[in-house]
Formats: sequence, structure tokens, C-alpha cells
Amino acid sequence: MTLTASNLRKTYGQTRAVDGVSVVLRPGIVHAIVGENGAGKSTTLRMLAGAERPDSGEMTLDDARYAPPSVIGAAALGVSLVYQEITINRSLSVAENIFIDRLRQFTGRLGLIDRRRMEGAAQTILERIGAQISVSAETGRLNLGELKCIEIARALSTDPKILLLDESTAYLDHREVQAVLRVISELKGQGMTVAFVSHHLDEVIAVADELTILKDGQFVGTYRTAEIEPHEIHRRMVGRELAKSIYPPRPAKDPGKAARGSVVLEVSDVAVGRELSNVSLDVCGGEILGLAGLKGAGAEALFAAICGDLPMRQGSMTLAGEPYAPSTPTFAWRQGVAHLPGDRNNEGLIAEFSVLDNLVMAHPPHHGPLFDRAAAIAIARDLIAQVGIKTQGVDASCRSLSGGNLQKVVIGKCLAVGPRLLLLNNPTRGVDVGARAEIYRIIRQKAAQGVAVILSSEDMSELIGMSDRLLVLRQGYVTHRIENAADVTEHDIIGHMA
Ligand SMILES: Nc1ncnc2c1ncn2[C@@H]1O[C@H](COP(=O)(O)OP(=O)(O)OP(=O)(O)O)[C@@H](O)[C@H]1O
Repeated sequence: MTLTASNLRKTYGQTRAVDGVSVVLRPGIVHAIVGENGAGKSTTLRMLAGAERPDSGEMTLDDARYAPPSVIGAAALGVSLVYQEITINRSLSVAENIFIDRLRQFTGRLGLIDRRRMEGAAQTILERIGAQISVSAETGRLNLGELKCIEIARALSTDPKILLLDESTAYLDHREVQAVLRVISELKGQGMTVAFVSHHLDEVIAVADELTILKDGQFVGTYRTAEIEPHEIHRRMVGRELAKSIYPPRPAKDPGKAARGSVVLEVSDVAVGRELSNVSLDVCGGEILGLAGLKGAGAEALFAAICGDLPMRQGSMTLAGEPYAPSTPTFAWRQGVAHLPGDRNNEGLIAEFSVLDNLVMAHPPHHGPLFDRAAAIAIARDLIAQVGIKTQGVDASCRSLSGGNLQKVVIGKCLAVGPRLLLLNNPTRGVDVGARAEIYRIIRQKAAQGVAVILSSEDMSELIGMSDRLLVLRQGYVTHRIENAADVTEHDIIGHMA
């Protein structure tokens, strides 16, 4: 099926989210849509999938007028969307979520759902995308990557002719990304029409035949991937040439100084639930310690213990040499331990609140007992400029921000507390390449100012580019320690992860 969109426009209040975008999605062709945060990519996909109505513009599906009234209406015509944000109902099982709109197809004569048949069908789709998830699992216990796999499975379950994926790989670990890219190539081989949004150009180059670049809501152009150089894609997306490496240089070693600063956090023989066992590590001021591992390998449990979200089952910690056993996240924040969680929507911020409220929430400035709004505005403006948040203003609701800009708000919130320890879980998830370089610069700068940083990431090149030392976690244990991350390759790390 061919989906053609011409001159689409969509405005939200003062914001022209999409302004004159045209795109043609053809069978057997994988089409990437790329652009900076807030460029209009999600809005474009949402219009193609019936989740938003364009203010103007035309769409056709195989030459027939196409104006889907809803996502369900679009799915009935063969167009299926995987949203950027997680939409799983956590009170339902994996299989129920996959078939949420079509449970009736598994209902027998007595009105009972044939669970075995439904779970078998769910299992087949999950295996197809390489996801190792039990179909009867409670979704409340699953991690973000697993939830994303369920959403992709749900989109595939309607047997679509056109599949639209909005940053679906952002939540996946290395193994899952490879599996999803394989599925995309496979679907292409079967003649399916696929469009996807990604901030990772290596993924675009690996699977996309064509790409459309958007900038500030406007159409820049459509190109054949084989005929455009990566630096040219960047230049047209960002409007300037990007530096060769987006990672700032590691600080030069001063031979007169000790190899490492003083220890900020020491973790000794710590165990957390079933997810983490006998882990010992330390991180010094000025240092970035990277944590590599597949989903559920233990990094999230370790962060949860350090930020007071989960109790330790065993072991002890010290912070700046003092015994440290945080009982709540608030206690940890007050000790200068800032945590950027993997799930920005449920743990990182309150979407209904303004950008300002979210930025200063962890450490509100006050004047005596009263909230100091003037100081809060000054802090928020400074952070908006520092991290490059695209917003209508400090009082705009976070609901009006694009995904990457929401991520930048959570980063700003961490910086606002003046941390001595920064726990970063996939800090640049959904952030465009230009802004990523800026965030890396800020992280390096904080380290240079003496902050200790622990970076957990599913992006291997980010881990290698940013870390000074690296630990590899597997099934809750540290399986490998790399003293000099500058000397390591992705291949070396992956070998210790699986
Ligand atoms: N519901 C909304 N209300 C107000 N503004 C919105 C809404 N949805 C999107 N916008 C604005 O429209 C613009 C485009 O947003 P969109 O989500 O399409 O960008 P994007 O290219 O997908 O960005 P990202 O890479 O960060 O996900 C942004 O400026 C965003 O703030």
C-alpha cells in the first residue's frame, strides 16, 4: 500500500508543529523521518495514523482519499502506529495488552476468553521480534524495553500493511534493537510499507531506503539513504556542520596529580531484591563510571538502592566517606544525589505541571518559608538556555513539549540541585544528535567541577564515548571491569553482557 501525504499542517495554539510536510510511503520501502527535537516528526506520524487530524493538507491511501477518524479507523485500513511514549495498561497481562482492541477474536461461545490461544498468538509475535517475555507476565513488573516490545507486537498483531514506528528503538537494549531492525528488514522483504523515526543515524543508515528531513515543522527534503552522506543529513537537520565526534575529549591526565579524585560513593557487597547481587564499586569526584548490560542486568536496581527507591538486602554504602543508607528518594536528593530515571514520564516529571515547576521541583528555592518564584524563574530560564529546551516559556505545560524536550527538562531538574553524585539512566534517550552533543558537554563539565557521575546506557557508543571506567553487569553481577574505557570496543563489551 502507498500512503501519500501532501502539504500537511498542524498548529497547537501558537506552535506550528507541522507546516507544509509532504511524504510518500511506498510498499517494500523503509522510510525514515529525521529531525531535531520538536521538528514535527511525531506530529506527522500521528496524522498519518489517525491520532491527530491535520488542519490542512491531503492524504491518500493507494490513490483513495484517506482521512482516518481515529487510530482504530486507520488500523482497520491497514495503518498501524507504535507511539513514542509507552501506552501499556499495566493492570493487564502481556497477551491482553497485545490484543487489547481485539480480545473478542479469542472469545468462545460462552463469552470466555480462550487464554491459551491468545497467549500462543502473542508468543508467536514476540518471538518474531526477538523479545524474551513471558506472555502471562504481569506488565506492572516489566521494564521499559519489554513494554516497548509489547507495543511493537501489538502493532504487528493487526497484520498491518503500513507500520509507523515512532522512536521505538529508544527503549530497547542492544540485542532488542538488532532484533527490531531485523524485523523491519523482514517486513520490507514481505512488501510492507514501513516508516520510522529515530535519532540514531546508524539505525537509519542500516535499514532505511529513503529518508525525509524535517526542520522546525517544515519539510527539508526526501533523499535516498545511499545517496546522502551522514554529515550532510546532520547539516540539513541542524542547520550547521556537526563536529566529527559528539563526545567531548576526556580530560588530559595531570602526571603530578593522583590518578583519581576522592571517592564520592562507595558501594560494598550490595544486593537488591533478586535483581542485584554482591556488587561492589566506587566512583570519584570528576569521574564518569559507565554501566553496561542488557535489560534487567542490575543497573536499575543499583540506581534504585542509591537513590533510596529500593532497600538493600545486603551490603553497605558510603557517601563522601559517611555511612549512607537512603530511606527515601527525597533523602537522597537532599544529600546531593540526583537521579535521572529511565522512565521520564512516570518517574522523571509531572506532565501536568509547568516546565518551571518540574525544573525546580527537587530543590525549590525559597525566601524564608515561602516559595521564591522570582528565583525559580531565573533558575528555570538559565536551565532552559543551558540544556536547550524548546518551550513556549517557563509556564508552558510539559504536556505541550516534544519527547526529546521532556528529556531535557528531567536533565535540567537534576542539574538544578547542584548534585555531587549524578545517576544517569539513558540520559539522551530521544534527544537529537545536536542536543546530545550539548548534553555530553554539560555532563563532562559537571565532572570537571568535581561531580561523580554514574552513567547507565543502552547506547554503546555513548557509554564508550563518555565513560572513564566501565563495569559490565550480567544477571545482577559485575562480570567485567574496564579500567580505561577509551581503549574498548563495542564488541569487547557485548561479549561480557550476554
Ligand atoms: N499537544 C501539543 N500541544 C502543544 N504543542 C505541541 C503538542 N504536541 C506537539 N507540540 C509541539 O509541536 C512541535 C512538534 O512536536 P513533535 O512532538 O511533533 O516533535 P518531534 O520532532 O517528534 O520531537 P522529538 O524528537 O523531541 O520527539 C513541538 O514544538 C511541540 O512542543
